[in-house]
Amino acid sequence: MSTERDILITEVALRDGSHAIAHQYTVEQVKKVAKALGEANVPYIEVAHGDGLGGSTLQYGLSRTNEMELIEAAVSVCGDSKVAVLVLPGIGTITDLKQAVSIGAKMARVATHVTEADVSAQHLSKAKEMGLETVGFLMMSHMAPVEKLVEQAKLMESYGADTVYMVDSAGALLPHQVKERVRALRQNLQVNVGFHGHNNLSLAMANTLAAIEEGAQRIDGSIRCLGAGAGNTQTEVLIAVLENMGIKTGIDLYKLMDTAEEVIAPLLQSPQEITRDNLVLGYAGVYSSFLLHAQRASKKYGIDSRDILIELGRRKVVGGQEDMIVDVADELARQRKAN
Ligand SMILES: CC[C@H](O)CC(=O)C(=O)O
Ligand SMILES: [Mn+2]
Repeated sequence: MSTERDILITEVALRDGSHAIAHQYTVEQVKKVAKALGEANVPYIEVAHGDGLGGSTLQYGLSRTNEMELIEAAVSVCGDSKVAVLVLPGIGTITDLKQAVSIGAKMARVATHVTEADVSAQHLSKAKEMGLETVGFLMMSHMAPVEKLVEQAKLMESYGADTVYMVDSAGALLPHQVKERVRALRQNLQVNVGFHGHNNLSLAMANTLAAIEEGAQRIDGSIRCLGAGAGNTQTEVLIAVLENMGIKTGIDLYKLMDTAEEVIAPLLQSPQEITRDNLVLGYAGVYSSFLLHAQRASKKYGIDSRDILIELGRRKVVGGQEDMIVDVADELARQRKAN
């Protein structure tokens, strides 16, 4: 099959999907998935704790297996595919990044809240110095007006990002909003533009196509929707849609479909679908990775998880404020008692 690629796909199930399985990946699972993705000719495979390098903490959730072992395992079997790592300044350090590079990571994706690109300067410039491909990853993009997004993307470009991603972390954006944002990024940046969506409002595919129509060259997907919340744009479905549109990804569709069915589906405790809580993530504009934390707090405090998520959305809580989830549940429980 043709290895020409009009769009470069990054498969994120081994990083974003880690949120959905409470960071319980084993070396054997990662090897199986990465080998199959390599055989399907997926160009980039992201591997790390769900919250990026160094994310294994009480705040974000402890990993079952050290992520460096998972990265090494993926590199050892993924053939020509490149392993990418995500790193959030303030959680993952340059030392973590160096270690990931020493075991074979080839791309660094440096993620910040959409208004905080300035904290990515060191990580991006160091990654560039280390010879990595670099991505600036602007999370929770629905929370900033277009002009702010462009300003922050330009900062990441100036720090050395080869690509800047517009990230719909909450799965809250509508197709016309994605179009507006990607168009503005394409008009104002010299570097590539990428899009990472979540499917909480069933719009990940429509949003991805809107991004591509406006010129996004890099797209994230999660196979069988194995990502936080309702997952991301479903990779194997996206490849089929793009083939029908005449857009080449260089990925073997049959092999990817088989991987989804035979390797990924057995990993899931329940299918990745739009449950009521996932829907509320998109509806209220809440970080998809908050889902399991809110569900745990719901059990502990006896508060409907939807009420917790709606309140988090109202307070505009962002990544790194996971401790607020328990605070909100506790407050709602006290209010209920008092009434
Ligand atoms: C905590 C990092 C986050 O999961 C990154 C990401 O995939 C997103 O913001 O959607
Ligand atoms: Mn994500």
